[in-house]
Amino acid sequence: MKKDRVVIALGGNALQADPKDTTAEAQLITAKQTARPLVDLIEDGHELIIAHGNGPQVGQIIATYEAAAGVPIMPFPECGAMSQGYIGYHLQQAIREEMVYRGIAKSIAAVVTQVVVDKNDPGFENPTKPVGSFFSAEEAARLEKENGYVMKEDAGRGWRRVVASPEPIGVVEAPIVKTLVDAGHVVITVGGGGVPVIDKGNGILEGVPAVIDKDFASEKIAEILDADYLIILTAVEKVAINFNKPNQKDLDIVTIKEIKQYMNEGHFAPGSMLPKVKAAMKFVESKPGRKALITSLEKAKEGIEGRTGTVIVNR
Ligand SMILES: Nc1ncnc2c1ncn2[C@@H]1O[C@H](COP(=O)(O)OP(=O)(O)O)[C@@H](O)[C@H]1O
Ligand SMILES: NC(=O)OP(=O)(O)O
Repeated sequence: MKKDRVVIALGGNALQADPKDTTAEAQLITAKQTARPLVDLIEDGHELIIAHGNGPQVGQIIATYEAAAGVPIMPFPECGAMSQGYIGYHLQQAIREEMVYRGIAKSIAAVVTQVVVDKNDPGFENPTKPVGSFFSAEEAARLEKENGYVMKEDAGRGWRRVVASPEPIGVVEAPIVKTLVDAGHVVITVGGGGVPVIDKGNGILEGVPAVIDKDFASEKIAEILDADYLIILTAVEKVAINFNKPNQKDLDIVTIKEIKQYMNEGHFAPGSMLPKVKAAMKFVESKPGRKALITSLEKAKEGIEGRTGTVIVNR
């Protein structure tokens, strides 16, 4: 069996399986369940690079600082770095534990990763990335008025704060990640899409207030590392057209041409499914032979075995 280099992107919402239970304990349980299909891949000899989202978590960190009296506000990039540490720690612990159970002698580490963005990216002018909890329309209106937030409805699940989400251009720590992967270690990187930084022109980096989409950052690191397979794990088993409507149709295997048409018809919600579809398409189109799969955390094993999920093929 061919041993693939696989980049797995875990959804920030999917890691908080129950939106009403945003505790660390609940997330660690989900991380431990998620670890099993990931370690199956490691056991089968594949090289694994794990990326993850941070939408709910970074929103939670920011909200905590905003609510705390007498504590200075923590800037956005620092909150992003905190979310990388928090989620990376859970994944390190969960995956290591599963490897210990199975007698796999591999090391795993989360690399605090900075991702370069363009300071003139139009994303800074038009916030699209949902972060934090879900609110009712009335609560959203109050938060817009009192906190100056921009709030948007998120894929039929409620209202969320949205922030700037520029496109990733480069991954600063990519050479270190490559060295670790080449040496046989399991690496967690571009957490929360990476901490967004701009290059001030002389190689000096500066954090900027934004949240990069982890699907785009995962695609970027997958290309840099010359991965074979991009797997995006989220809360739904399959990508659908007419999502949440009586005529919803789940997609199994779709060609680039078909999915482009569905995308142009507006079937994929911006800020949720659209970036996943775009990232999968970009990766598959970037080099012949590359594969992409979108499925749920729970169905990861079946999806990887080709028994479920939405597979995007370059035909
Ligand atoms: N066309 C679609 N097909 C399937 N799910 C969709 C579609 N459009 C929007 N969604 C929503 O997108 C969600 C995944 O996006 P999101 O929650 O942002 O992902 P993540 O798990 O990366 O945090 C799904 O759980 C679903 O509610
Ligand atoms: N940063 C990011 O894309 O997070 P989610 O996966 O939570 O949307």
